[in-house]
Amino acid sequence: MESGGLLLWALPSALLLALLLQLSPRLRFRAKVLSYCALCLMASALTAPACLLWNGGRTVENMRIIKNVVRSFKYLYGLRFDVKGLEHFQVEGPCVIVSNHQSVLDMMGLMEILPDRCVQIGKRELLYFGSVGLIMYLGGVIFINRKSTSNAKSVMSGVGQAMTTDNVKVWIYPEGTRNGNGDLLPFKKGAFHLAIQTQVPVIPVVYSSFTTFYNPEKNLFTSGRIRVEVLPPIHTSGMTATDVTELCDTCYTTMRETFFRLSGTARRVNGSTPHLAQ
Ligand SMILES: CCCCCCCC/C=C\CCCCCCCC(=O)SCCNC(=O)CCNC(=O)[C@H](O)C(C)(C)COP(=O)(O)OP(=O)(O)OC[C@H]1O[C@@H](n2cnc3c(N)ncnc32)[C@H](O)[C@@H]1OP(=O)(O)O
Ligand SMILES: CCCCCCCCCCCCCC(=O)OC[C@@H](O)COP(=O)(O)O
Repeated sequence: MESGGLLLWALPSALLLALLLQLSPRLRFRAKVLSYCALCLMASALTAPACLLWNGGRTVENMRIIKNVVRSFKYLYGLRFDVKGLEHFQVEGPCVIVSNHQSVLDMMGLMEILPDRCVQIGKRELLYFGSVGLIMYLGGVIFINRKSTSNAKSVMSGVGQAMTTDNVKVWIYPEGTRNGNGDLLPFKKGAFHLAIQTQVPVIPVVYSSFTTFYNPEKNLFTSGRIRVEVLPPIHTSGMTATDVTELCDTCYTTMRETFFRLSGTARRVNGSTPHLAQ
C-alpha cells in the first residue's frame, strides 16, 4: 500500500521536474550550480572528520586530503584540465602563487594543480558557508576582511612570517573577486607586497576563459576543456616596496596575454594599453 502511494506521488513529481528542467534553461542552469554547491557541502561534511582524525586540527597537511577529494569532482561535470608548466612549482621553499578567478568552479582548477604545503587567501564570508567553511578552516585557508583594508593588510603581513617559519606557499587571487567577463580585472597589490616583504618568488598561473562552457548570463553550464599554464617564477630578491607597482604590472600584463592566448580570444581593449591597478 505504502509503496504504491509513494509511487503515485514520486513518479509524477519526478517526471514534472524532469520536464521543467528540459523546458527551462534557467532552471537547468540553477539546478546544476545548486548540485555543485550541494556536492561541496556534502563532501566537506564527510571530509572534515577524516581531516580531524588524520591530522588533528587546522593544518596545511589537510589540503592533501581535500585536494584528493575535490579532484574527483571534474568527472561529474565533464571538465578536463590540460596543464602545462607544472615544473615551475618546483621552487625551494615558500612562494606566492597568483592566478585569475572566474567562478566558484575555480576551486576544482585550483585543487587540480595545488602544490604541497600551499594555503589560499579567501574572503572572511566563506567561513560561514557551513561545512565548506569548516573544511577551509581545517585546510588552513587564511581569511581576510575585504571591507577593512587595514585589517586585510595586517593579516597579510602575518602571513609572511608564517610562510618562512612554516615553509608554506600562498595562493592569492589578485583580482580580489570573481570575474567571468572574459578578461582580467585590475590586480590588487597585496600579493606583491607579500612576495617582496618575504623576498619569495611570485608564480603566475593562468586558466583559460570558461565562457564557452560556463556562462550564467546565457544559462550555460556544459562540459568543457580548460587550459592551464603555470608560468616561470618571478624572483623578488633585492626588490623593495618601491618595486611593488612594477611587479604587479608585469604580472598583470604577462597573465593577461597568456589568458587571451589560452582562451583563443583577441585582446578586448582595441589596441590600447590594458588598464592597470591604480
Ligand atoms: C572536500 C570537499 C571540499 C569542497 C569545498 C572546497 C573547499 C576547498 C578548500 C580550500 C579552497 C579555498 C579557495 C578559496 C578561494 C577564495 C577566493 C576569494 O575569496 S578571492 C577574495 C579574497 N582575496 C583577496 O582579496 C586577495 C587579493 N586582495 C589583495 O591582495 C588586496 O590588496 C588587499 C585585500 C590586501 C587590500 O585590498 P585593497 O582593496 O585595499 O586594494 P589595494 O589597491 O591592493 O591596496 C590599497 C593600498 O594599500 C597598499 N597595500 C596593499 N597591501 C599592502 C601591504 N601588505 N602592505 C603595505 N601596503 C599595502 C597598496 O599598495 C595600495 O596602495 P597604493 O595604491 O600602492 O598607494
Ligand atoms: C550555506 C551556503 C552554502 C554554499 C556552498 C557553496 C559551496 C561552494 C564552494 C566553492 C568555494 C569556492 C570559493 C569561491 O570561489 O568563493 C568566491 C570568492 O572567491 C569571491 O567572492 P566574490 O566574487 O567577491 O563574491
